[in-house]
Amino acid sequence: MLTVTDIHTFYGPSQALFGVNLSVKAGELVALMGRNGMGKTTTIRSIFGLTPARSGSIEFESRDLRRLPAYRIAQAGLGLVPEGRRCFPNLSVRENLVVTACSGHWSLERVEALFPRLSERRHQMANTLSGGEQQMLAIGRALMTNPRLLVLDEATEGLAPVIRKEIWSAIRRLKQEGQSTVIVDKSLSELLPLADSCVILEKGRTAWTGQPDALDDAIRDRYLGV
Ligand SMILES: Nc1ncnc2c1ncn2[C@@H]1O[C@H](COP(=O)(O)OP(=O)(O)OP(=O)(O)O)[C@@H](O)[C@H]1O
Repeated sequence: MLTVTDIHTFYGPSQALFGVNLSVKAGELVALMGRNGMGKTTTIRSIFGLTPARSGSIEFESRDLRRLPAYRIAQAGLGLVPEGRRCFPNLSVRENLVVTACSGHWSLERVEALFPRLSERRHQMANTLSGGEQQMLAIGRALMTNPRLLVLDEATEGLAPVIRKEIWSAIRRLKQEGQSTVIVDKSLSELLPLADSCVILEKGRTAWTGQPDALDDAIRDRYLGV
């Protein structure tokens, strides 16, 4: 479904990616891992055309994403929940959900059933939600675009345990429903049981790719420092 091959990405003169490879098959959940600053967010920004890769290739369902501007990449069927959740603060919960919606499996009813808190707060302004509720809203809004590939960057970072639990249980539901997903997240105990494959970045390169059960202590020590 998605094949990223040997991408190199720069912020102005400073190079952040030096050869990232990553692939996602339909229905898979891929864990994108690595210590802080190793290039996970930059990889995601490259895929979405926000910081375009300078070389390499990014193919999504046989289309070359590197040739498309960012807004066309979203239209091509990719949905992003960026780091630091970005909702429209002065729109209500329901307005946030419908404003960028596309028809498909994920309707308002289905998203509100996945996150009952959003249903309870449907008329509340997004900026009055708690951080965790805003994160749910960001995920719900991305789902409402009915992406064939959903990408979550640190969706549970800094949230209360009860909210994290709700978000992980929603992610489990998405996986059961066959949603293809790429996840960056530090809680490996939640992420690894759900992952079909793991991609570990080190210093802007793909350093290791494999199934979660092959991720032994030596690899964890070396690349993840846990
Ligand atoms: N806007 C920017 N301008 C210049 N350099 C940047 C910018 N954003 C990130 N970088 C650099 O690119 C490299 C990769 O950063 P990136 O944010 O992709 O890592 P990450 O693995 O997502 O880390 P984290 O887990 O801390 O979010 C780092 O060296 C970082 O300092």
